[in-house]
Amino acid sequence: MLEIRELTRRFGDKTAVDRVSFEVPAGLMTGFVGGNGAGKTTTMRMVMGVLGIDDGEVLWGDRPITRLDRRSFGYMPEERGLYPKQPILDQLVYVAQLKGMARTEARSEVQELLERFGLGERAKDHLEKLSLGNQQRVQIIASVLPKPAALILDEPFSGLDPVAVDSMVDLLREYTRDDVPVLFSSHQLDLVERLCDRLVVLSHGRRVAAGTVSELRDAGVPRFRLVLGGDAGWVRDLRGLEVLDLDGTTALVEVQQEGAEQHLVAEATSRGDVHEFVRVRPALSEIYREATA
Ligand SMILES: Nc1ncnc2c1ncn2[C@@H]1O[C@H](COP(=O)(O)OP(=O)(O)OP(=O)(O)O)[C@@H](O)[C@H]1O
Repeated sequence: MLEIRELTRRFGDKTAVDRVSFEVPAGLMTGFVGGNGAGKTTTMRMVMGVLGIDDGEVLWGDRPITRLDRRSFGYMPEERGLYPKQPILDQLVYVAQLKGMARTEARSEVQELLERFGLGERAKDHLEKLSLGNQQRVQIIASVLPKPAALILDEPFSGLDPVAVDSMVDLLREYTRDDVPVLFSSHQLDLVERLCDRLVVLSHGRRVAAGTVSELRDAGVPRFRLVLGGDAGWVRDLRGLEVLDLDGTTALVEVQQEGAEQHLVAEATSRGDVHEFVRVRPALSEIYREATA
C-alpha cells in the first residue's frame, strides 16, 4: 500500500498542498479529483520525488519510500515527456531498457502493448505523426513498462476516445488484479465513478473527501423522496425536515433532526396513499460540487 501522510508543499506564500493524507491500497483504483489548481499534480510529483516535500511523508508498505521504490513505479506525468521526432517503438524499447528490461523482452512487450492499443502498424512512425489521442496511448504504454509496482497517472484518460478508454481500463484492471495500487487523476467524473474503487477529493490544496463512492454517497445528511396520492404541500409544516423540492404530489426532503423521516412516513400514511418513499443518494457530481464549493 502507498500512503500519503500530511503532505505539504508551498510555492512562495501559496500552500499548494496542505497537510493532505490518504491511502492508495493495493489492488484498488483510487481516483484523484479536484478543480484546476487543487493540487493533484503537485501531490503526484511529490509522491514520485520529482518535487521536494516541505512537510509530511510518503510511505510504501509502512516505511518511508525510497528512490529505488519510486523507480519500480509507473508514472505518467502531466508533462508527457516522450520525444516527438523519434519512432515510437524505439523510444518505448529505450524507456523499458532504462527501467531494467532486456532488449528482446522489451521489444516483444512493447509490440504487444502497441497491438493492444491499436497501434501495431504505427510502430515505426515518429510520435509527432500520430493524432493527440494516439500519442496519449503511447504515453500510457511508456508508463506501464515494465510491470510497475504501483501506478501514478496524471490525467491518463484526457484526450482518449471511448475505445482507448476501454483498453486503458482493461489494462489497469489487470494490474489491480495483481495487487498493484493505482492512483489516477481525472476531471471526467462519469469515468471516475465507473472506474474507481476509492476516491480522494482535493479543493484548494486540502483533502475535502475520501472513501469509496458508496461511502461518499451514503455520507452527509440523508435525503428522501416522497410521492403521494394527493398534494404534498403539508410536508412544509413538519419539523425536523428541510424541503428541497416540492412539485405537486412529490417532495424531496432533507432530514435535519434524527427520526424526522419516521414522523413524515407516519403522517403521510395517515393522510392517504403513499406511492413512494425512498432514500435518495446524491450523484458523484453533486458530492463533488458540494465538497469543492
Ligand atoms: N512550480 C510551481 N511554481 C509555483 N506555483 C506552482 C507550481 N506548480 C504548481 N503551482 C501552483 O500550485 C497549485 C496547484 O497546482 P497543481 O498543478 O498541483 O493543481 P492540479 O490540481 O493538478 O490542477 P489541474 O487540474 O489544473 O492540472 C496551483 O495554484 C499552481 O499554480
